[in-house]
Amino acid sequence: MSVPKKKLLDTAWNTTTFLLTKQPEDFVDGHRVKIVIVGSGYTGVAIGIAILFKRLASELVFIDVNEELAKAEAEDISHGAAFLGNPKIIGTKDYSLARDATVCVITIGDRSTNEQDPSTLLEQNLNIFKDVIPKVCKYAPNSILLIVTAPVDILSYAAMKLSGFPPHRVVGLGTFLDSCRFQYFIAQKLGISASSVQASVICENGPTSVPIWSAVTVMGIKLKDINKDIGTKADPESWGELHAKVIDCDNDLISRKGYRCWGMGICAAEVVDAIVRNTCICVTVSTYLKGCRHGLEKDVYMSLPCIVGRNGIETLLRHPYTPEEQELTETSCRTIFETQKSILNSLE
Ligand SMILES: NC(=O)c1ccc[n+]([C@@H]2O[C@H](COP(=O)([O-])OP(=O)(O)OC[C@H]3O[C@@H](n4cnc5c(N)ncnc54)[C@H](O)[C@@H]3O)[C@@H](O)[C@H]2O)c1
Repeated sequence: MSVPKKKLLDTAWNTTTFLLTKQPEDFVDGHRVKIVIVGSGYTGVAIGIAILFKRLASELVFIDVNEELAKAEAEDISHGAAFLGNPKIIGTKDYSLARDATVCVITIGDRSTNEQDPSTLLEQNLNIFKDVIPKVCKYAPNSILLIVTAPVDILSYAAMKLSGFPPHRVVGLGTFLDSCRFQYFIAQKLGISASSVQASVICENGPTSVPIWSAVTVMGIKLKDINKDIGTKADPESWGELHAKVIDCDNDLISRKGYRCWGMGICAAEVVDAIVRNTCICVTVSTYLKGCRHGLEKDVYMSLPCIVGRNGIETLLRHPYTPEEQELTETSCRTIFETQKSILNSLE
C-alpha cells in the first residue's frame, strides 16, 4: 500500500497520520505507575534498572542536579526499553516531572567513602535533603518516600519531618541489605542457597546493628537449638564473624571497586515492588519508633521487621527477642538518638 505522492506533500499528511487511525496526542492519558528516582549516580541507576527488570513502572523519572547525567542515563536505558515492557524513561532536573508519582526513591548525596567523617556526611546530605524533599513532596504529595541516602536512619527521620508525611509513608532502606548479606554469608558457610536461610539484622544501619541469632533458621530449624552459643564470644565455630563481615561489607566493596550499588538496587526494587503491588512482604526496613516498645520511647527511625505494602509500612512484627538481643537493640537505638540530637534544632 503506498500513499500518493500528492498526499505526502500535504502538511496534514505524514507517515504517522497515515499509519495510525488515532494520533498519539489524542490518546487518553490513563493509568500509569510512575516511579521517581532522585539521584542518578551509581545507586539511583542500579535501583532504576532493578525496578525496570521487574516491570514495576510504566514511567521512570531520574531527577538529578546534573541534568545531562540524568538524561544520558535515561537515554542509555531507553535503548533497551523494548525488552523492559516499554516503559517511558525520563532524565531531568525538573521536579515537576515527579507529579503524581507512586514512589519517590531518594538516593542523592555524596557517595560515602571509607575516609569520610560521618558527621560531615550527615551535614552535607541533610542540607541537600532540606532543598530536595520539599520539592519532591510538592509534586508527589501522595507518594511513598523510600530513603536510601546514608546515614539512612537519621535522614529518614529528617525526610519525615521535612515532608510532613505521616511516618508510615516514609520508609528507610535501613538494614534490609544487611539482612540479605547476613543471610548470604550464613548460607555460604552452611553450603546451601541463600533463599533456604531466614536471617535478619535490625536496628542501626551501621556498626551497632543487631544480628538476631535466636531467629536464624533453615526450614524452621533454629541454628541456636543446634549450637546454643551461636554468634556469641563462646561460640567454638565463630559464627559471629559473619555479622562483622556484614558491617564491613560497604567499606570492603568501596575499597575494592570504588562504590557499591547492585545489592542495594535489588533490595530497593523489592521494597518498591511491595508498595506498587501491595505484596505485604516482611523485611527489615527503617521505620519511625516513637511510642514503640522496642524504641525506649525514643524519637528515631530504626530498622525492625516490618510489613510493607501499598501504604508503606503497614505494621510491625512483635518479635520475642532474647534479653541480650533486647539490650543490644536498646543500645543501638540510643546511639541513633544521640547522633540525631545534633540535627534536631535545624529541623524545627
Ligand atoms: N546503605 C547502603 O548499603 C548503601 C548502598 C549504596 C548507596 N548508599 C547511599 O546512597 C547514596 C548515593 O550513593 P551513590 O553511590 O549513588 O552516589 P553517587 O555520587 O554516584 O550519586 C549521587 C547523585 O546525587 C546527585 N545529587 C547530589 N546533590 C543533588 C541535589 N541537590 N539534587 C539532585 N541530585 C543531587 C549527584 O549529582 C549524583 O548523581 C549515598 O548516600 C550512599 O551512601 C547506601
